[in-house]
Amino acid sequence: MHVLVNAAMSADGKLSSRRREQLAVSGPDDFDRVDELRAESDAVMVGVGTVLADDPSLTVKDADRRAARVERGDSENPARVVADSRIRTPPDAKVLDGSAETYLLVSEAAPTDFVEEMEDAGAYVVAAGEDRVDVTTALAKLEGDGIDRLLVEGGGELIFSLFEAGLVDELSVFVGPKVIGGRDAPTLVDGDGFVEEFPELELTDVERVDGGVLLTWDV
Ligand SMILES: NC(=O)C1=CN([C@@H]2O[C@H](COP(=O)(O)OP(=O)(O)OC[C@H]3O[C@@H](n4cnc5c(N)ncnc54)[C@H](O)[C@@H]3O)[C@@H](O)[C@H]2O)C=CC1
Ligand SMILES: Nc1nc(O)c(N)c(N[C@@H]2O[C@H](COP(=O)(O)O)[C@@H](O)[C@H]2O)n1
Repeated sequence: MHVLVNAAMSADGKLSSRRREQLAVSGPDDFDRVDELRAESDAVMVGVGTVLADDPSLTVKDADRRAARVERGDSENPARVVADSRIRTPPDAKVLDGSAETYLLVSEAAPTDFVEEMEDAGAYVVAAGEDRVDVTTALAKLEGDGIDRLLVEGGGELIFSLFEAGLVDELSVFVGPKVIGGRDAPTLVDGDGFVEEFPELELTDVERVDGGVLLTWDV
């Protein structure tokens, strides 16, 4: 499986403000680039923190791109994947609206009645890990279902776990022309952070986009 992490951060490295509300860091060209990335992916993944903050749909917005997917034998939209250890995804979340397959990655600690509720809402529930989603096992299960190209959009907690598990192959970051600030605002990579064995990146591309810069790295 190829795992690409893509996100947009302010010039000072924040994904959003301390209010953790959805905030457009990208401009139209970057959002269009992300739409193309989604169209090229088998699945798009976020953490439940992002579902609760943004209520994203994670679908391909451009009709021609959806049509091109169908023409090559894929579903209109990539599958959606939410890491949600104890199931905090609301049943009326857009990721459960039926416009794409949705995987909910949960832990063994997820309450059984919530699991049933999510399955009734049409989600495939995949359990991996005791208290928290074990991303290595969960992604291996997704790969077994034919998901070879995974796009991860955030947020910072999930991105840290994927780096910690050594699962990230590529990182693309749009650095937007904004300063957000705030010690409690989410950054690109949060979690506990690294104190040694920092993941090493190799810069593969730099491009000016929307008054900011798009950086692409191999891990
Ligand atoms: N600017 C951008 O490109 C993006 C911004 N965001 C912003 O990021 C913020 C949300 O980010 P976070 O709070 O970091 O939440 P997150 O989206 O990373 O979700 C973290 C949650 O996922 C669950 N989880 C289950 N298994 C996990 C595992 N193994 N590792 C990590 N988490 C696991 C936990 O409940 C955890 O609290 C929001 O403010 C949202 O607007 C989110 C995505 C992209
Ligand atoms: N690339 C990018 N730039 C930003 O400025 C953003 N705020 C995000 N957020 C991500 O996009 C999701 C919204 O998706 P839908 O439009 O609802 O399909 C959001 O949840 C973040 O993952 N991304």
